[in-house]
Amino acid sequence: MISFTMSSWLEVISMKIELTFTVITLLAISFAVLLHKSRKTTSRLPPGPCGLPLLGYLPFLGPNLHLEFTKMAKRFGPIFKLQLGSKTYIIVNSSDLAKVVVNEHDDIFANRDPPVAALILSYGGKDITWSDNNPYWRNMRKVFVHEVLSNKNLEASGSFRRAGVRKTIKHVYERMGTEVDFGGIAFSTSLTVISSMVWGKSVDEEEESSDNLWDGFREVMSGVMDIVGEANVSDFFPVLTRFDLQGVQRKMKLQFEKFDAILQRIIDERMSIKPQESTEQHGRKDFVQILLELKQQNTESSFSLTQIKAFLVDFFIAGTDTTTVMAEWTMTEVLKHSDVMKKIQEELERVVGEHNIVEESHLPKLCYLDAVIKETFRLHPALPLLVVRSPSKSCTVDGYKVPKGSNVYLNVWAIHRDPQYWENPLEFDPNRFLNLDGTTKFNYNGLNTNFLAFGSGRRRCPGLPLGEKMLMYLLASLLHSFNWTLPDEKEHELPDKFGVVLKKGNPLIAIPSQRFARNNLYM
Ligand code: HEM
Repeated sequence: MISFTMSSWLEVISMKIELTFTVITLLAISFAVLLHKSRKTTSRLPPGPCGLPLLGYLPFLGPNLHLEFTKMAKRFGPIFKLQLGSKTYIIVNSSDLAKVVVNEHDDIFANRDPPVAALILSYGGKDITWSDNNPYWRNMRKVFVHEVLSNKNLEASGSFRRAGVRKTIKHVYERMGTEVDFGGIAFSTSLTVISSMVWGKSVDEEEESSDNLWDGFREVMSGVMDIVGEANVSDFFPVLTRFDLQGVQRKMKLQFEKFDAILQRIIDERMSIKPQESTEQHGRKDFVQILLELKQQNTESSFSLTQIKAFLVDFFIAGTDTTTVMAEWTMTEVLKHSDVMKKIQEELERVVGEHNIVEESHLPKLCYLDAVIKETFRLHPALPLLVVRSPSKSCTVDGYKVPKGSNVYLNVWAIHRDPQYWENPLEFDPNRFLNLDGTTKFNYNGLNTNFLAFGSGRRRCPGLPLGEKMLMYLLASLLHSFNWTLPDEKEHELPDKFGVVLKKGNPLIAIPSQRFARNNLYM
């Protein structure tokens, strides 16, 4: 009995030892696997091309970054790394990985790394576009979305958009049969609409009525966009910023001073009017007034004067050029495909009729036009790499380390042309955005990362409701009122020019002609 007990004990002890050994072995293996995995995920940077010491890949990069990056994605895969000067760039080229960045790790990838020129223009990054993901930025965005561009305000400012678009129709009517610069028309309309929404008067009214402060407002606007789009060596080697080797900062400061003087003038004028008078005059509060009221409140969300100006810079810069290029690209595709123009005009006749003018209330029924605009966004996204993001801490994407403070681009150009998500991706086919019942597929909210026209996540474009409305209203009105032809077959070529926004390489010149006999539709 004793011997049985002894042997049982020995057995138990040896089993225990075996078990402990097995557990230790298993733990050691799991630890080794984890260590290997964690090493693999936290220290391995994405693949990418080699470059020169100090300069990295900078000397080999051409000007059309969206095309260069798309070509490199074919070689290095859906995520790759570039060393440009002293900065590390990570380029994300697939919808699946974009989802990881803007859904899974949206909070981490929500900082910015502003170019030097943009910092000058935004009062040192005090605007929405270039602020980091912090309480200051969250407050600005909240005010933008819930106060300035609230549904109520958007509806109430419809009369300004109507006045701006009608003015354009009259302007084009007077130029029928001649060659017109379509982008120029779209830019003037957006600027008129935005300026009247911002402070109750359009730029044209100001130009007609006041001193030379307004002269050149348009030039300042397009000047600053060109400067922000210029490659600046200081952006790749921040230590060189103070030498301003290419004079980019000097040029920007000159334009900025003019811009600032105009904004200060707008604010001074508004402060001299009693708020009630202004509301009575326009039937609603304009944006400057809303911001000034916030300035006077002593709350968490009250605004400083600089903040108001930075806010207005965003409104003008982010709102006009994007709408202009998209109107121009859409019209270019429509002119290239005569069957598409015919279908849009048939829809307009059905929804609007021959004896009416287009109103914003018609827009939700113009599904085919909506599909045409979406297809244009797919092939010619206004911001083909969105706006650069910078992770607030190191993070893992697809098993690779994306270092804290690096510059991350989402290559929307490549995603929108990826055959994995889009059948015959290079073909212009608006029908891909139509359901069988004629309604449109996809929206602009960026939840489906196959289509990122306005970005996605917490940095998504906050001007989306206004941009979408302005673009569709302008195009519907111009296509309802006029037939358009090209003076030159060369216009069918579609080269693009990379910059802050993706412009047409050559401006679209087109000839309008009258569609309806009743002249009062053009007044
Ligand atoms: C067709 C018109 C427009 C297009 C295509 C467009 C597109 C975009 C895109 C792609 C972004 C970057 C999103 C990202 O980084 O994920 C953006 C940001 C922004 N847009 Fe727009 N936009 C348009 C109109 C407007 C308008 C009308 C306004 C203002 C009135 C506006 C204000 C802004 C601002 C302030 C940001 C920066 C947001 C942030 O960083 O938090 N946009 N836009």
